[in-house]
Amino acid sequence: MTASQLPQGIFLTFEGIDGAGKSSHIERTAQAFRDSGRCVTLTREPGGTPLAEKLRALLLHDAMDPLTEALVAFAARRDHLVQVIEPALARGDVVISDRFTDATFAYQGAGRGFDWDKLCQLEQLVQAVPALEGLGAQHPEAAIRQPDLTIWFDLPAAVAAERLTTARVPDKFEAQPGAFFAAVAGGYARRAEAAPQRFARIDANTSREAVWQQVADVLQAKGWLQPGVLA
Ligand SMILES: Nc1ncnc2c1ncn2[C@@H]1O[C@H](COP(=O)(O)OP(=O)(O)OP(=O)(O)O)[C@@H](O)[C@H]1O
Ligand SMILES: Cc1cn([C@H]2C[C@H](O)[C@@H](COP(=O)(O)O)O2)c(=O)[nH]c1=O
Repeated sequence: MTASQLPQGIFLTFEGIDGAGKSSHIERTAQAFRDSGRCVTLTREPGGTPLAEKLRALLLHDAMDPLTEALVAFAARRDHLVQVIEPALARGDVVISDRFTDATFAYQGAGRGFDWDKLCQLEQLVQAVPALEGLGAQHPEAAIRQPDLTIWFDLPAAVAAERLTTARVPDKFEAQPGAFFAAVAGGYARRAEAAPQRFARIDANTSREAVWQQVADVLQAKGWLQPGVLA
């Protein structure tokens, strides 16, 4: 297959506070794309490369100040972009990432209170990639790599906390109080408001099947998947 015959890559991210219920829907989305004949790169942040997974362990378990947290998250992201996301998009894969930059704005920005504008600067620096060079002059929004679509699982912090009590031993973030997650949820809402064309809000405070129906509707409305593979 020549480069011009390759399908266009799709970059899809899932976001939400801890316990919002993303996991099973990410797997189901990946399977639906595979069933439609697409190659899928399924990945996560922080993580997705050996180096970024080491940084993930530090971010999730070691105490550090908010700037350090932001830098660690963006360092992991840069490696992930260069090593995994950009090559997969260039191959025409559907890249599905469990979290991306919106999480840094939500957790380090809204949750920890780190300066939003400085996060914007780091985003511009880290997500500039050769494949998009030159596009920014006419379309500033196209100057950096951003997801084509972000599926945001919106769930009240109290409901997420209830779901997580029986789920697992908490990491550094999961151990935070409800007020932290209420702030994080506000951070996601702020990001969604700033980029409504990129975000699809899912009401996650309902049954798994009703949540899946919303996800399926979004993917179908994009024209990426047909009802047959979304059942
Ligand atoms: N719609 C739902 N109703 C009730 N419980 C749910 C629902 N969806 C998921 N759960 C349960 O809530 C818990 C958290 O779900 P899950 O691990 O999928 O969330 P997550 O968004 O992937 O969280 P994290 O980002 O922290 O990994 C799990 O125990 C899961 O079984
Ligand atoms: C990308 C990113 C993530 N986080 C936080 C959010 C979660 O609490 C953990 C990741 O755990 P999950 O089980 O994979 O959801 O890390 C963050 O604080 N900053 C980030 O940029």
